[in-house]
Amino acid sequence: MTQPLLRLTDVGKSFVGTNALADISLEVHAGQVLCLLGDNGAGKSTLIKILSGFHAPTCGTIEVDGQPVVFKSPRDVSAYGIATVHQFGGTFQLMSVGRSFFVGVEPTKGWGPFKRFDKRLAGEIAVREMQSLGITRVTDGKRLVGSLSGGERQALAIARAVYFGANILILDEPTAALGVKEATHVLRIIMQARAKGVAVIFVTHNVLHAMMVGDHFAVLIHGRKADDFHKGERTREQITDLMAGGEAMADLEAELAELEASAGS
Ligand SMILES: Nc1ncnc2c1ncn2[C@@H]1O[C@H](COP(=O)(O)OP(=O)(O)OP(=O)(O)O)[C@@H](O)[C@H]1O
Repeated sequence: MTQPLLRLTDVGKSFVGTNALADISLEVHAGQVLCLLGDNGAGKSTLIKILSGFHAPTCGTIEVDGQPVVFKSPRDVSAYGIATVHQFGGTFQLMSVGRSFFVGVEPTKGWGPFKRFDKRLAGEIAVREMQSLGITRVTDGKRLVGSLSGGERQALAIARAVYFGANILILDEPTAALGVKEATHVLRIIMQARAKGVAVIFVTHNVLHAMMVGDHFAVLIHGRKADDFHKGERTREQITDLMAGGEAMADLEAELAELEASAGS
């Protein structure tokens, strides 16, 4: 097997009074999707914050491309080719697609005092990059971001991250707020990013979405890795049961069956 782009070894994070994460070891390879599954409070956000440079881990090591790294800030993280896209895409509703794509790194034309933002070029690049991820309905870079669908907004944010050099892409619940069609769109984009050789960490609590695109899966429970497996090694029911705490689901099913029986009698 090739060297992973990102490797975590025994990473942990404690806050005063809480052990948010403990003993997390994970590997993410180029051109693969690692799904990080977990229920509320499992530690997903804490792990994302560590990988985005917002939190320093309390223990453990992180390696990028085989080299141990210590992230000092979110800017530091992007220098290592890691980008995080949050649920609502981190885009700006009132900006055009082109402007939003290049915010902070605008392409300019002219020279010296005559230098100005090249709107046309920005729009063209943004549209082209979104199209390369399969978003063909956005053809005008002047369109306002606020007029895009949720899935298209995610596509814009993902296209932007990949264009600016991310080869490790962390997607924080990208399908959570979307309808079925939009979520399918985003899942397709994840596959496109994967095909471009990007290592994707897909953070979700949606088992079905994870199973549709994942190569490798890790389930977090109470800050620990409860299971770690490859595509095809678990059924959807097994994963859902694990995430919910198997016994709790069995108890609930028995309770519902009892309720149904008493309602019928
Ligand atoms: N800054 C903090 N200070 C203290 N405790 C924290 C802090 N951040 C997170 N925690 C605790 O760490 C645990 C894991 O939280 P985290 O937000 O990482 O979970 P999560 O899996 O992202 O949940 P959700 O899906 O609900 O966002 C929780 O018990 C939470 O209360």
